[in-house]
This record gives sequence, structure tokens and C-alpha cells, in this order.
Amino acid sequence: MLLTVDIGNTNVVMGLMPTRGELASQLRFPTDKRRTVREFMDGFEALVAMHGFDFSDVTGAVVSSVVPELTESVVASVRAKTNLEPLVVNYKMNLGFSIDMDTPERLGVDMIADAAGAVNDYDGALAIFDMGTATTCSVLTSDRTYIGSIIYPGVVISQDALTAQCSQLPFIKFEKPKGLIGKNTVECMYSGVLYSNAATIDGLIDRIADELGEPVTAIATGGVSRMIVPACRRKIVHDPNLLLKGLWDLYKLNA
Ligand SMILES: Nc1ncnc2c1ncn2[C@@H]1O[C@H](COP(=O)(O)OP(=O)(O)OP(=O)(O)O)[C@@H](O)[C@H]1O
Ligand SMILES: CC(C)(CO)[C@@H](O)C(=O)NCCC(=O)O
Ligand SMILES: [K+]
Repeated sequence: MLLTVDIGNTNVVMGLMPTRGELASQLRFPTDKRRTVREFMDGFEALVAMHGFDFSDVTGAVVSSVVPELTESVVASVRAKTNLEPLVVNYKMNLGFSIDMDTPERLGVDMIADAAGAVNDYDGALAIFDMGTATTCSVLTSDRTYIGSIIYPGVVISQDALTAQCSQLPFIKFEKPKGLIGKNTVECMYSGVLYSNAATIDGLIDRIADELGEPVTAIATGGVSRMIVPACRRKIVHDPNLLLKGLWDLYKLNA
């Protein structure tokens, strides 16, 4: 069983993965750069105990991090608890695709993991939307080259910025709007969250396909994709476990 850790800007997700992309046990911590090795070690302890597993069930470990401040603490805690050297995802390993970017070393490894999972599951040119703290769109051509990405503010942080900057706009916890055109502030904001993000995705898919000169398969993943994708007009495959599948595939290719 594989021990996985995905260090994102909002959450650190630890998991135990017996089969590709499926977590048998998981623990989510809010991302906090002050977290200590001890806290992560306790986390792994809880993760393993939660479903009656034992550390001897863990045969490998893989870590992906877009928060460099936390990577070393997590790696040290994995070592301490499992005696395994975790595979830390980076752009130089065997990925199953090539990267054609100015500074591949800067490309977020969450996007690398998404792409690694996607090239094994989908043919042709790909546009992979990952809707987390940021929304990202990774673009791969049909010859399995990662040619670039698009990065913009995530659904939640853009909403929070709107509320913070406008005194008459309240804090909202997203709900599905009754319709496109709101009749009161909160309904107007619900509509804004949903349809601005959905329309952006539709528009980006069209533009990417135009630029590549071939149709693209659009895939969406990440915490917030479940609420946005149903409002999109383009065909989009919702693949919530894509990054986890990528971690599994990267481990198989590199361990
Ligand atoms: N089902 C949901 N409904 C509403 N908001 C959500 C949902 N899931 C996640 N969020 C919010 O979306 C944001 C990103 O969440 P996610 O779990 O994707 O974070 P993350 O994996 O740490 O981020 P990243 O993908 O940037 O690494 C957070 O602000 C989170 O609170
Ligand atoms: C864009 C985010 C924040 C999305 O999680 C992450 O992938 C990241 O920090 N990337 C580094 C910059 C880049 O990908 O070019
Ligand atoms: K992130």
C-alpha cells in the first residue's frame, strides 16, 4: 500500500492508497507553514490507525508539494514513521510526458501529477483544469508534450477578495443560484461565482482548441470542480481523483 501526501496551498492531504487513485484512509490538515515534524508524525499515526492498518502495510511513499516550506518536514516525518525514503515528485523524473516550458523546474508539481494521471487515461490533446486555491489549466498536445498552462485565482480566493474589497458585499458560503440573473445581492453573488467560473472554463477550452488546431479533451479536478463543472456548456470529464492517480503512476514509473 502506498502512502501519499499532497501538500497544497489550502490543505495537506495524507492518504493510504491500496489501488490506483483510491484512498482507503485519509487525513486533511489546513496548510500552515509552522507545522512541525512531530505534528505530521502524529498525523501519519492517526491515518494508519484510523482504519486498523499498520505501518508494515506501507510499502512505498510519494509526496507532492507546492509549498516548499513544508516539504522537508513531511519527508522527515515519513522517514521517521515508515523507514522508507519517499519519492518526492519533481519535473526531472520519468513522467510519461515531456515538458516544453521556459522553466520546467518552476512548474507546479500538482500540475505535473495531474498530467501524469491524465496521459494514462485519456488520448489526444488535453486541457486539465485543477480547481483548488488557484485554478490551473495544463495543456498537453496529442504527442504527450506539456506545452504550457494557464493560472488564475481560484474560486474561493477570488470570492473572498471580492467580499474583502467591497463594503456592501457580504461573506457568502457558496450555494447554487436560483438562476443566472440574480434578484438580490446574495443571489447575484452566487450566480457570479458559478457562471463566471463555468464560462471561463468554456471560453478557455474553445481558445485552446483554436490555438492547437485540434479538438481537446477537457478534464476537471480539484476541490471546487464538483460545483462548477455542471454549469459548463462544453463537454468536460470530471475526474476528482486525477492527482491521486498521477501520484500512483509516478510512483510506479520511478520507485
Ligand atoms: N466541496 C467544496 N465546496 C466548497 N469549497 C470547497 C470544496 N472543496 C474545497 N473547497 C475550497 O476550495 C479551496 C481549494 O480546496 P482544495 O481542497 O482543492 O485545496 P488544496 O488541494 O489545498 O488546494 P490546491 O489544489 O491549490 O493544492 C479551499 O478554499 C477549500 O476550502
Ligand atoms: C499554481 C499553483 C499555486 C496551483 O496549485 C501551483 O501549481 C504552483 O505553485 N505552481 C508554481 C508556478 C507554476 O506552475 O508555474
Ligand atoms: K495550490
